[in-house]
Parts: sequence; C-alpha cells; structure tokens
Amino acid sequence: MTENLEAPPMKRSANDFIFGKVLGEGSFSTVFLAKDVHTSKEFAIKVCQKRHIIREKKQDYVKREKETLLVLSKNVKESAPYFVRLYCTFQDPESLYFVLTYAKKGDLLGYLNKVGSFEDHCSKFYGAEIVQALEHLHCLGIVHRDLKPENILLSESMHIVITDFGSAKILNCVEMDEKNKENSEDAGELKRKSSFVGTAQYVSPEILNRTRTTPSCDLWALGCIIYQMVAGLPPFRGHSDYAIFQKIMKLEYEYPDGFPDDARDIVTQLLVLEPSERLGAKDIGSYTSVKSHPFFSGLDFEELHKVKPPEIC
Ligand SMILES: Nc1ncnc2c1ncn2[C@@H]1O[C@H](COP(=O)(O)OP(=O)(O)OP(=O)(O)O)[C@@H](O)[C@H]1O
Ligand SMILES: O=C(O)C[C@H](Cc1nc2cc(Cl)cc(Cl)c2[nH]1)c1ccc(Cl)cc1
Ligand SMILES: O=C(O)C[C@H](Cc1nc2cc(Cl)cc(Cl)c2[nH]1)c1ccc(Cl)cc1
Repeated sequence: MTENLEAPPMKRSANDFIFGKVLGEGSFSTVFLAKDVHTSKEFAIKVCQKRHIIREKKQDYVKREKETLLVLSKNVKESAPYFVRLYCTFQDPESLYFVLTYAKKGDLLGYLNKVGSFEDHCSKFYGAEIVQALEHLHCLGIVHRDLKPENILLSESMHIVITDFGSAKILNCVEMDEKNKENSEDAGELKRKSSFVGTAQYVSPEILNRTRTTPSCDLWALGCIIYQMVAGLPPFRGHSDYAIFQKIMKLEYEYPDGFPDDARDIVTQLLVLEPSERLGAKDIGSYTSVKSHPFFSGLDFEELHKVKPPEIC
C-alpha cells in the first residue's frame, strides 16, 4: 500500500493564530487582523458568534457565505484574482472562524470619502476591474446581490478584493438557462429572504419587486458604482431607505454638470429598470458589450491585475 505523501492539511484552530487589532464589525461578526504562528502570514479572521447566528436565524446566510467562498477559492482565475480567498474554517464551542485574505488598504468607500470623486482614469480602471470580477463571478453561476463600495476592498497593491458573500446567490443550472424567466418559487425564496435585501442605494428594482435574481442585478450595482466614482455620490439618494426605493422604482436620478459623456452613456445603459435590457444582460460567457463600451477604451481587461493601479487622487 503506497503511503499517501500528500497529508491532508491539518485542521487549524484559534491556537494557530496570533489575533491582533479589530479590522471591523459586521452585523453578527467581528473581523480581526491575525498572524499565522507557523508562517507569520497575515490574515483577516471573521469570527461569528454561534449564539448570535442562531438567535438572528442567520444560518443560511453563513452557509451561503461559506459555500460561495469555497467555490471562489476552488476556481481562482489568474486574470481575475479579485475576490477574498477563504483559506480555512474552524469552530470552537462559541464561534465560527473564517480565515480570509487580509485586504490591507481598506475599501473603495473609504477612498471615495477621502478624495470626493475619482479622476476619469481611476474610475475607468476600477470600473474595469469590477467588470472583470463580475464576468468571472457570473461564469461560476454566482450573483453577489449586495455589491457596493464598502464590499470592494483593496489589496496592498491597490487592486480590488470583493468580499461579503453572505447575500450571494448560487444559481442552479436551470436558473442559469432561464436567466430572466419569472419564477414564483424563487420570488417566494426572495420573500423569505426579504430581510437580505442589500443596501438601499445599490439595490436593483427586481430585488425590490421580488422577481428572480439574475446576474443583471450586479450590472445595476455596477452602474451605481461607476456613477458614484465619477460624481462622488451614488445616483439614488434620500433620507430613508423607502425614499431611495421610490426613486429607484421611478428611475429618478440626474447627472451633475460636467459628468463626462462616455460615463453618462454607460451608466444610462446599466441603470435600466428591465434587467434583461441592461448593457451586458444578453452577453453569454464574457461581458463583451460592456468591455467594448467607449468608457473603457484602451483598457486591456486580461492584463489589469498585472499593471500598477493609478494613484487615487
Ligand atoms: N478580508 C478583509 N480584509 C480587511 N478588512 C476586512 C476584511 N473583511 C472584512 N473586513 C472589515 O471588517 C468589516 C466587517 O466585515 P464583515 O464581513 O464581518 O461584516 P459586513 O459584511 O461588513 O457586515 P454585515 O455582516 O452586516 O454585512 C468590514 O466592514 C471591513 O471593514
Ligand atoms: O461546515 C463545516 O465546516 C462545519 C460547521 C457547520 C456549522 N456549524 C454551525 C453552527 C452554527 Cl451556530 C451556525 C452555523 Cl452557520 C454553523 N455551521 C462550520 C464550521 C466553521 C464555519 Cl466557519 C462554518 C461552518
Ligand atoms: O440547519 C440545520 O439544522 C443544519 C445546519 C447544518 C449546517 N451545516 C453548515 C455548513 C456551513 Cl458551511 C454553514 C452552515 Cl450555516 C451550516 N449549517 C446547521 C445550522 C446551524 C447550526 Cl447551529 C447547526 C447546524
């Protein structure tokens, strides 16, 4: 009997890490900076309180997050390394631990708040990295559903690292084929999941209408994020979520003076109420109609991860 030389990786525990500062708090999680005692490598460890998950009935949310992160970590695409990696998970009687990539430079919202709005070449570069990331995510049959600047983290080299897959949906192959077909069962699923609805400013009309989730809802969020990088504020704003939802359903937004024409054109083609009419909604495989838009002229999407990102100024 040949000995199995590839010993399976040892199950880790909290004792394998030195826990450092708190990086941030979620609704039922705390994320710590931590160092692996064996390799001195740094990680972000997301610690979820079991008691809290049970009380908030968030098991599905956590399960979905782990499943999605596992699929992403097993299907890394060299030209789209734009997602947080899940290295391992473990638990103790009180908590669940997710050992994740540490995104050293915070998130996109932090930079937007710091500089107000991005220079055009910055908006184009980061818009392009998000398109490249969404193309890979959707090819894996995963829809993020809560894409927003706070969930777009930045690595040490200032490339994007998309996170927070708790609200992600993994489409089954049937759904993949009937991408836009109405499906009461799924709408029912959404009804149960209505609490999951993402952050008001970026949520798409079909999520509010409880129709089925398709990759198009991430294209809507892309439109909102490109608008926000160029203008400094999201397109749909209001003093309450309800007021914002009203504006979304009526497509009530405007472009400030000086908003460049190519940015206005691509945002207008993404912020379309009918999901199947959005730019890229009909693309199969790769988002050619989004990538070929003049807003992205001159960018090589496959090479973005190798170039030094433009200074955010
Ligand atoms: N991989 C990471 N690297 C660096 N910082 C991170 C990482 N993941 C999360 N954070 C920080 O920790 C904070 C909490 O993240 P977490 O995913 O636990 O909650 P959340 O998803 O932001 O909130 P909620 O659970 O309500 O959606 C984030 O806002 C972010 O600032
Ligand atoms: O699938 C596994 O590996 C085993 C467990 C499964 C699991 N145990 C749980 C206990 C609670 Cl209270 C909540 C959730 Cl979501 C739970 N998920 C587990 C351990 C750690 C992590 Cl991060 C996730 C799930
Ligand atoms: O719902 C059940 O009864 C079964 C699940 C089992 C379960 N396996 C899981 C695996 C993962 Cl990765 C995540 C979650 Cl939330 C998982 N939940 C579960 C959920 C919560 C708890 Cl506390 C224990 C088991």
